[in-house]
Amino acid sequence: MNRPGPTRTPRLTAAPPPSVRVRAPGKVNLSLRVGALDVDGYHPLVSVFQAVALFEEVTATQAAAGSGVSLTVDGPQAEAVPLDRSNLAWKAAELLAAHTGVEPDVALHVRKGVPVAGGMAGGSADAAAALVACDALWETGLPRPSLVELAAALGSDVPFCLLGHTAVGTGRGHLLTPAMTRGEFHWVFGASARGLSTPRVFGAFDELTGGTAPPPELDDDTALMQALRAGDPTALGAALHNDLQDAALSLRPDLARTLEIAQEAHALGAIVSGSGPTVAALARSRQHALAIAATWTAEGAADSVWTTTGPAAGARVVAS
Ligand SMILES: C[C@](O)(CO)[C@H](O)COP(=O)(O)OP(=O)(O)OC[C@H]1O[C@@H](n2ccc(N)nc2=O)[C@H](O)[C@@H]1O
Ligand SMILES: Nc1ncnc2c1ncn2[C@@H]1O[C@H](COP(=O)(O)OP(=O)(O)OP(=O)(O)O)[C@@H](O)[C@H]1O
Repeated sequence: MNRPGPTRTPRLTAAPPPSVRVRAPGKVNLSLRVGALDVDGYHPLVSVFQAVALFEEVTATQAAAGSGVSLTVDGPQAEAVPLDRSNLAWKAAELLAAHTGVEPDVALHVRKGVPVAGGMAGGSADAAAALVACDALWETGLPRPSLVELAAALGSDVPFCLLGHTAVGTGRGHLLTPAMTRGEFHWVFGASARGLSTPRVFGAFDELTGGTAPPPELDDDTALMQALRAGDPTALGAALHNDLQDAALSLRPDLARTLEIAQEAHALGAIVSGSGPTVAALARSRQHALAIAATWTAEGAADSVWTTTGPAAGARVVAS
């Protein structure tokens, strides 16, 4: 006998609010050449940036009218990241809204994947990702050059986090020309629990150079550009350069040992990444990168180690 089954009342579920998730990469400066402090408070740079496959993820979800911006953060070192409007992702959402006349009603969620305050542009990647995410969410249709201009207003490294891959930066580091590269490079990063302030490192650079650093020249990176075009990691390792390294070492002398250990582990090259304190080592292969990471860990030379590859793509939508 067929009994009637339980009757089902259709459940009325509200559609989830629109949401866009964007991923943006951290960076290493393969070369960073710094001139003397300019009247605008910035140093002229010539830098060859490479984006690496350590990503920040920003999810922008439409919030109720009038609720403004809100922010949550998770992932490694999330507790070191500000949760107020000083956060670069928050600033990016507000700047885009002000520029396009949209109400900035958005819930931002940041998932950290790049060491914080480590000279790898983690905060800048959040800004780039938030710009792209809110632009897509709000359907502002902003032309790319305007997005790049907003990125530069948020920070010197933000335009590169939008672009990704490998590029030469001039000006404050914000004027970019894509560079030709071949193949994939294996990186290992040794990060510190204690970050370094970027302005402090530039200040130490001014003290060390007495404010007389010559204007930076891309001509000094001919061997590096050739190594990138050839996809030659050995030549690239030999050509890595960072004018801020001595300044970072003056504030964090312990980094000298981290660099030395990488060399002892036969890294193809090792430098302080950007303003530090993260140390970047170029390896021959993934196995070699893991071996350098293991040596750093065994010697207590880094608080965390991250192996990855470069180049990586710039900020892009991964889900909506
Ligand atoms: C060290 C690098 O990461 C190398 O790519 C960047 O130059 C730093 O880029 P960023 O963190 O985006 O820096 P910004 O937010 O633009 O600037 C922070 C501070 O760093 C100093 N700064 C930054 C860039 C530059 N070309 N010259 C500077 O002197 C200034 O004191 C500035 O007030
Ligand atoms: N979204 C963010 N993520 C991390 N830090 C942020 C963010 N927004 C603001 N900050 C502040 O910026 C400081 C620098 O953070 P970030 O991780 O970008 O440093 P960085 O990698 O040294 O930057 P860069 O390489 O661009 O100089 C942090 O100490 C933090 O107080």
